[in-house]
Amino acid sequence: MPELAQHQDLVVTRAAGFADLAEQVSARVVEHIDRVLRQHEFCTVALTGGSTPAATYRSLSAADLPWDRIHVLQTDDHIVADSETGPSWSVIERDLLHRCAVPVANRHPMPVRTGPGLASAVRRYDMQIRSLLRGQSPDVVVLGLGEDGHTASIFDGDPSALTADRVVVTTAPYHGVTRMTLTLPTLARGGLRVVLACGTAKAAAVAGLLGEGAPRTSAVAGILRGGGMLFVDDAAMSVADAATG
Ligand SMILES: O=C1O[C@H](COP(=O)(O)O)[C@@H](O)[C@H](O)[C@H]1O
Repeated sequence: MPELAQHQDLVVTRAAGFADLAEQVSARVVEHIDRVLRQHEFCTVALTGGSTPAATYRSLSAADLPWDRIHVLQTDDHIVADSETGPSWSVIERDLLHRCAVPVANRHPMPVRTGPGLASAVRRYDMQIRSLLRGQSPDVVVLGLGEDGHTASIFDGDPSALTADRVVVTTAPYHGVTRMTLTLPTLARGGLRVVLACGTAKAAAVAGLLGEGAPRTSAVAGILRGGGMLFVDDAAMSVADAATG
């Protein structure tokens, strides 16, 4: 059974392991999508890449949802060579889109291919997503947590994603790779905001987020503030547990 706790202004849900956590996250996302679709024509879902959410996406793909009323976009991705697919979009395709019936027109991969057209492609994409969201934020935002505490592609010391003037931007290179990301204000106003952290590699970042260790990036704290949900497994809580005895 998951353990639920209110920590300051975010909700922490804890499970013993990865698979259990994926089921919990998926159930929460489905519940929220159902609620949105009872009131609106369609629901917008922004998904991250990385290894952590893959099981959640597989579980989500088995849900009995009206997929033609769901739009899938990305929280962030890497800029790649001209012929490649962004690694984060590949995860979303492999673990969700190849397993359920989201129409092609409802799939919104970031235009991450490098080249002279990149800047104008990002501006066009920004306008498309802005129009899709009708000036709002995604109904559902699913994020991971980097070992250094970053979320989406919002990194300490890089102000690119802090602007309120854009929905999507490219970032400064991070470990040599330029990223594309939804901006912090866009993510922070999402309907259901979920951050997943599994494994001991994330334990220091989780402790920092929960205020039990050195402060880490404020982006994830800002996104979760006011009722966002942090889903963790026991391993990711090991440093926070040790700090609180
Ligand atoms: O660099 C990134 O990593 C995080 C975490 O990835 P994971 O493989 O450990 O789950 C990811 O959420 C983020 O989008 C990406 O920028």
